[in-house]
Amino acid sequence: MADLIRIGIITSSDRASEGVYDDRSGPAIKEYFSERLQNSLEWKYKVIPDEYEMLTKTMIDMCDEGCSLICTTGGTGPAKRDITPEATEYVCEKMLPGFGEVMRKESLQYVPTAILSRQTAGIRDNTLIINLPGKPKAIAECLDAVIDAIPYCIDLVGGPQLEFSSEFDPAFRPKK
Ligand SMILES: Nc1ncnc2c1ncn2[C@@H]1O[C@H](COP(=O)(O)OP(=O)(O)OP(=O)(O)O)[C@@H](O)[C@H]1O
Ligand SMILES: Nc1nc2c(c(=O)[nH]1)N[C@H]1C(S)=C(S)[C@@H](COP(=O)(O)O)O[C@H]1N2
Repeated sequence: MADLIRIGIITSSDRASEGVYDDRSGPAIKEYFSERLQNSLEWKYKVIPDEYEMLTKTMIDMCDEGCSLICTTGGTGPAKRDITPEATEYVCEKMLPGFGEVMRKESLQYVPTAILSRQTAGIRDNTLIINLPGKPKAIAECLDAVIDAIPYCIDLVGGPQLEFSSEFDPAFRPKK
């Protein structure tokens, strides 16, 4: 039977957290993985303002609660309050800069402003943390660029096996 996977979603947005607009990016992350994974999924979801302490605490709590993957959305740009990459670097023991590089490169197909995102990824204990930009449409654009590396990365840090439905099975795992 497929492993249970816990996935954390953190929306970092002053306006979404104040209710100025509804968060559509967090639900887009949930939809993306729900469509593709056959595992039973358990979700942790928080919408918080762009506050460094809240971000680091929320990431650490979700790791401690057993999330194998945490996706953040928002706060990756150059604006004064954008601090998600810094918070990610603070909580991670190892950074995986290739995730940000590839997501930015692929995102240039969609928007000429892709390089404004400082999005990155890293590992804390056996959790993979990935930053995504704030715009709802950026979620699938960015995840499509790195999805093939996610299951093997989680394997390598001792996490559970992600099982993809046959429709979406390009997810790469080297032969043992
Ligand atoms: N989580 C979200 N849900 C829905 N729409 C969003 C979200 N994040 C961003 N957007 C949309 O994208 C636009 C540009 O995003 P921007 O990066 O400026 O927002 P943000 O940094 O999340 O917001 P804030 O400045 O309040 O923290 C927003 O004005 C909004 O229309
Ligand atoms: N795939 C994708 N990447 C994207 C975008 C997008 O619409 N699609 N928006 C860009 C823009 S306009 C900005 S300012 C940065 C940072 O966004 P954030 O601060 O909301 O994280 O992400 C960039 N990366």
